[in-house]
Amino acid sequence: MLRIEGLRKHYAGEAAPALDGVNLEVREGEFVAVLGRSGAGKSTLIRCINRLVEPDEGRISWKKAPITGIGRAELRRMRGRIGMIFQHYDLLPRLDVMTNVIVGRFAEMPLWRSLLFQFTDKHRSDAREALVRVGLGSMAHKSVSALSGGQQQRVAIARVLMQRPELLLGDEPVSSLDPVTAERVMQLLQSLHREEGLTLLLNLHDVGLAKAYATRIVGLAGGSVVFDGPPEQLDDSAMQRIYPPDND
Ligand SMILES: Nc1ncnc2c1ncn2[C@@H]1O[C@H](COP(=O)(O)OP(=O)(O)OP(=O)(O)O)[C@@H](O)[C@H]1O
Repeated sequence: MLRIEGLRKHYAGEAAPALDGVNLEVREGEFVAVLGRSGAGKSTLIRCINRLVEPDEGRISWKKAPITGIGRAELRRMRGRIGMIFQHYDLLPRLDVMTNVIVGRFAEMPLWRSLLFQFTDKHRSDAREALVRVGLGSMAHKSVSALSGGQQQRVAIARVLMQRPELLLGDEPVSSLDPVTAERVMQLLQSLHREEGLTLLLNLHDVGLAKAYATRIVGLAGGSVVFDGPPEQLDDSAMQRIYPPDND
């Protein structure tokens, strides 16, 4: 279980807090979509979970192991268990697909191996398996810069699979993709959820995708949870709370 208690984040110089006391529990095997208007706090929430953003207050734990209040070495170990995918893939464009995927294992490798790109046969065979899993088995030796956006996001997913994460966080993972490609990537994430029991927490802009793929929707507005339930309960009144109109 991912447990978030009393999470607060107030960026310096901002009038209002980005997160204003968020409490959330995500059970293993759930597929949660986080919805909300721009500025609602979705990215801040996702990024606090692996402490890419440092919360001001509150506690976060995964499977009872604390994520907040731990030192660097322990945080590094926790980050190994929690994968993350981003809107802009965050790949190394001048390197080939295979190398980009093996990078997902860097946290477990001795530093000299990663610095020299000295990979073992096991790294290569695991990377090939991850590429087959995401439907890019024939692309291992292509340069990443020669791939489409959807293919690049699938490379990023193969890279995170190399990490063998227990929990996968996504910060708008399909926002840069056209609707058809976005569906394909969501289908891939759904198959990882269904077939491999991966727990997913993604922030999404597209309500249709969230309803079609997630098993649970969390709505944020003004840094607070204003909806939490299955997609079927996302009715007009819930939508109004998640997407309040501008006051001006
Ligand atoms: N690094 C930062 N420094 C200062 N303020 C920030 C920073 N990051 C986010 N904020 C502010 O915190 C609030 C929440 O931002 P956040 O990015 O978490 O929202 P979001 O729901 O993910 O928005 P979007 O959908 O536009 O990405 C916003 O008011 C934003 O301006």
